[in-house]
Amino acid sequence: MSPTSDPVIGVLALQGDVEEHLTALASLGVLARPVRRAAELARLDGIVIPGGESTTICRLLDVLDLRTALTGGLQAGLPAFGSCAGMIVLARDILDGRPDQRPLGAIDMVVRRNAFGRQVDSFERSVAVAGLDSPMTGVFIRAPWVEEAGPGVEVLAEVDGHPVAVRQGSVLATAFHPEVGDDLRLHEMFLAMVSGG
Ligand SMILES: NC(=O)CC[C@H](N)C(=O)O
Repeated sequence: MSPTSDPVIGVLALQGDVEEHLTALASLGVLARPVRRAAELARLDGIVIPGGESTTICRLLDVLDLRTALTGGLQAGLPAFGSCAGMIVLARDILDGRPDQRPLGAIDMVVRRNAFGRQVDSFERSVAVAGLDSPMTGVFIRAPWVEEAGPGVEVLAEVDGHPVAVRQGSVLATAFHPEVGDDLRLHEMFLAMVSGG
């Protein structure tokens, strides 16, 4: 992205919280568009992988022939932001995933699906995120946590001792859903990363 051009952010639109991310980005004045085909990955400055169902998203990456182009983009340094299922899709490995579920390996981490347990399927928690000047409310819905993070992974937030927000280079992931509600500071953090921050 040249410093003078406005960033264009794609939202992977296979399943899940696509509209919420498009709305969040639009309300920050960013050009955001849904991505359903490999050709739509071209000329993006960043990609968001929404919350939803990671088994479905992983499967559709193959069905719709998006995996190669997306992996290539990520390896070439395309900034990415995954929330909840998106965090799982960005991981190197998945615990409690479907046996055939293949993530993208954009962050050197192992995530555990549905890690907080069935009794607490959904909850909200005040989360202190490194880089934000005050805690934000994290909405957790059948959320994963990071079970293992490699040396290059920066843990930005934890809940009950488990990492729930991480960054590796220009890839950001949260176990909760910053696209729900009107606190868009993590989207702003991602946009700063897209601009080279
Ligand atoms: N809210 C979510 O994105 C839930 C994630 C879901 N449990 C999965 O495994 O993909």
